[in-house]
Amino acid sequence: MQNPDAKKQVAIQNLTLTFNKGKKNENKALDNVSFDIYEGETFGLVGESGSGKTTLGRSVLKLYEPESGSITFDGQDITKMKRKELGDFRRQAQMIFQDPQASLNGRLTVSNILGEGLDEAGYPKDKEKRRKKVLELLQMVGLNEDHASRYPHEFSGGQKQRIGIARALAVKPKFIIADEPISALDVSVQAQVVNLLAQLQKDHGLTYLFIAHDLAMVKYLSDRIGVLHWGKLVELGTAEQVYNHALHPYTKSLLSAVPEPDPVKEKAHRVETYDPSFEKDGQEREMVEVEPGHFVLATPEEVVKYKDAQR
Ligand SMILES: Nc1ncnc2c1ncn2[C@@H]1O[C@H](COP(=O)(O)OP(=O)(O)OP(=O)(O)O)[C@@H](O)[C@H]1O
Repeated sequence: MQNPDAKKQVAIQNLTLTFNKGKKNENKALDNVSFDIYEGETFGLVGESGSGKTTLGRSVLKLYEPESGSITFDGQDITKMKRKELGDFRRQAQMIFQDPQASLNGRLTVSNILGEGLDEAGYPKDKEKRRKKVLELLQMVGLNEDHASRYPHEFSGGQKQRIGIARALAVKPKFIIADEPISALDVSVQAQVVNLLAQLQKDHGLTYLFIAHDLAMVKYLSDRIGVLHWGKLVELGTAEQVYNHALHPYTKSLLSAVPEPDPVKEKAHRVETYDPSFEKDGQEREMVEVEPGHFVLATPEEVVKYKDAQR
């Protein structure tokens, strides 16, 4: 759980990013998004497909340049980092992907995949030391020495994801962005990977930005949750506040959406249940703290309504 004295590790302020700016297919993927992530916490970021979650994750890793706004990591503005600082930052911040098959180099053995991470971390070349370190990494993710000489295609989906996690850990990061790390896995395996991530966080004091399209997926791991809708952060609070006392109509629609394996049907269901009129009245909305730590994107009138509803 989040330590009340924890310091801010990532601070995102007024982040805006538009793809294809000035062109016909201009797309504001992130619109004035602000939130902080504290050291040692898990921040769950949820929203439907296309809401901007991956764009935000990639921006935090400086894989995209924001149009405006700032992102700091341990107090340093990542947009202003020079080559050396950027190298250090890239080691401290790692990503785990949705599709472990695609993110692992299929031509390398597990040992060599982890070796790449050790190279990035500047780990000594000594063969015996490396063998031991690879074994340690495998054990950290519930695998063993027998797995070291095998290739990614020889593993199940859950095991591949464990290798992806070990690859990220090889670099000794402080902060991990997990972009839908369990969405592609069988339901029976999802809980195992979530438990592994929780254990690793406990053992190594990691900070997570955990991205998912479904609130249920982030519920168990997250200290706080942010909800993205069409590039805007519409609600932010503790997992308890967002899950049990959702205020914004979009969050409520996410909570009521019936899990549906077919993404087209899933989308149709959500469009039906969510009334987007709040965005069509042309009124300005801003993030307002309705109760301590619980923010919602709202007009002053809506804030009064939300406060009344809580009484
Ligand atoms: N490189 C890109 N060029 C142009 N548009 C992009 C690019 N990447 C994403 N987009 C658009 O930006 C919006 C946000 O996409 P993003 O991938 O961040 O959403 P997401 O919430 O992660 O969705 P998903 O769950 O499907 O990954 C979408 O409308 C998407 O089509």
